[in-house]
Amino acid sequence: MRCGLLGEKLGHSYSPELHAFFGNYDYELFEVPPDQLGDFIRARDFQGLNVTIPYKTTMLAICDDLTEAAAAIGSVNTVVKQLDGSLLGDNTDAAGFEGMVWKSRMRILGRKCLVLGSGGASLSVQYVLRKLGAGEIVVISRTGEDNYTNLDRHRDASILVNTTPVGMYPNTAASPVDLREFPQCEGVLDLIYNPARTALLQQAEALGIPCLGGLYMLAEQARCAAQIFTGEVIPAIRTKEAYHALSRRKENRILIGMPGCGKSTVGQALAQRLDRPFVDCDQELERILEMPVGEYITHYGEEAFRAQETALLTQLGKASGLVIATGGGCVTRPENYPHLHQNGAIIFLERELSKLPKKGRPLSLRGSLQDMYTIRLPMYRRFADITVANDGPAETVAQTVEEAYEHFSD
Ligand SMILES: Nc1ncnc2c1ncn2[C@@H]1O[C@H](COP(=O)(O)OP(=O)(O)O)[C@@H](O)[C@H]1O
Ligand SMILES: O=C(O)C1=C[C@@H](OP(=O)(O)O)[C@@H](O)[C@H](O)C1
Ligand SMILES: [Mg+2]
Repeated sequence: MRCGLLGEKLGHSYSPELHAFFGNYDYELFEVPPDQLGDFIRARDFQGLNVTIPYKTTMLAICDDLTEAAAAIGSVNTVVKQLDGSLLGDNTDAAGFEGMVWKSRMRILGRKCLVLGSGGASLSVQYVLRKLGAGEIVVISRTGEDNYTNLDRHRDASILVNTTPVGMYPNTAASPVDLREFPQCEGVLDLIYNPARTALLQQAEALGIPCLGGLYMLAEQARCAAQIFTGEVIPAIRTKEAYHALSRRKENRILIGMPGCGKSTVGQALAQRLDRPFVDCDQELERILEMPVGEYITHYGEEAFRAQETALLTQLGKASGLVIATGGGCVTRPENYPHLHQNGAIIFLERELSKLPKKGRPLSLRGSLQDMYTIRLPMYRRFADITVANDGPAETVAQTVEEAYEHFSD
């Protein structure tokens, strides 16, 4: 059986991995420009399709038949070729979003909900919010009556749902709104799944507002589509399993800690254990700067080095599935945190100060390590999700890191 994802640009898609988890069929990426969509559909060289930007409403008109849900929502994200070759358009985004709401445990009943964006995904979200009894649903779009210049009309919103691509990889610094404008906000749902924690979600976290990213919705809509493709029941627990497996696979493991505490050594062992790429920030910087980092700091000063380090972390933090050993001082710049946190679990590696080598580390040689530790400890703790002692063989410590991560990841 030949299935796949139809869209205009698909580079970032996690769908092939998800469908491999749910079913035993080929799942390809069909990147089709608008002027070739007609030919692609006429050729009918597929059994099942998922549909993404910008074709969710286009397919509504193209399909020969529509399910009740697809017709009511006005958006098609799943298509099956029927026995006579005709196309049946369905919608599993709504089921996906509903699953995401249950997972988030947010209460929709009677709440004023702000939906950012007015595309195909927004239609599915609105449908579900109506179904769950939202008090009021306001759609914010760039050109509509309610737009980003008059958001102050909706300061009383309780739930915010982002259906726009603002904040999506690779432009991860962007956020569609400033949550401080919504003092009554009690929940933020972002349909974006790459990065796992968008700038919007990170602001929600910082303000103590419950929030959830789009990976769970992606997994649930994929399970529902896989049921339609295969005609078999796939239990809902499989969504949870796929979500956990994929978020663990994608999440970077990022080591922080005092200079010489073993980040590079344990990081390498961890990467080997997880069979994933390892990136050592200091080594990357040495490649970029064309000299040892110690030499760079001695020549150009710590500030210049920190700027180079932040520039690297801005890029590196966007990646997925890596083990990253940072330089010991990256925590001294608070702006490095969102870069590391967006896609990563941050592990603070602790090692007895007397065991830390100082050679080639000008900042360690400058004063006492105890003084540095006193200043930095609160910074390491602020960044850290997990703390692990580096007090055994590197392979054993790497195992302990991964065990701690198992408890930490949800
Ligand atoms: N668990 C460990 N067992 C033995 N030696 C270690 C261990 N962790 C680190 N080391 C040693 O400590 C030194 C500093 O480690 P390194 O990984 O370079 O630290 P960092 O990257 O944090 O600066 C290296 O010589 C390394 O071999
Ligand atoms: O702690 C620090 O300020 C530094 C630590 C070093 O990395 P390691 O932690 O790998 O030694 C390196 O980035 C640079 O010398 C600055
Ligand atoms: Mg190192």
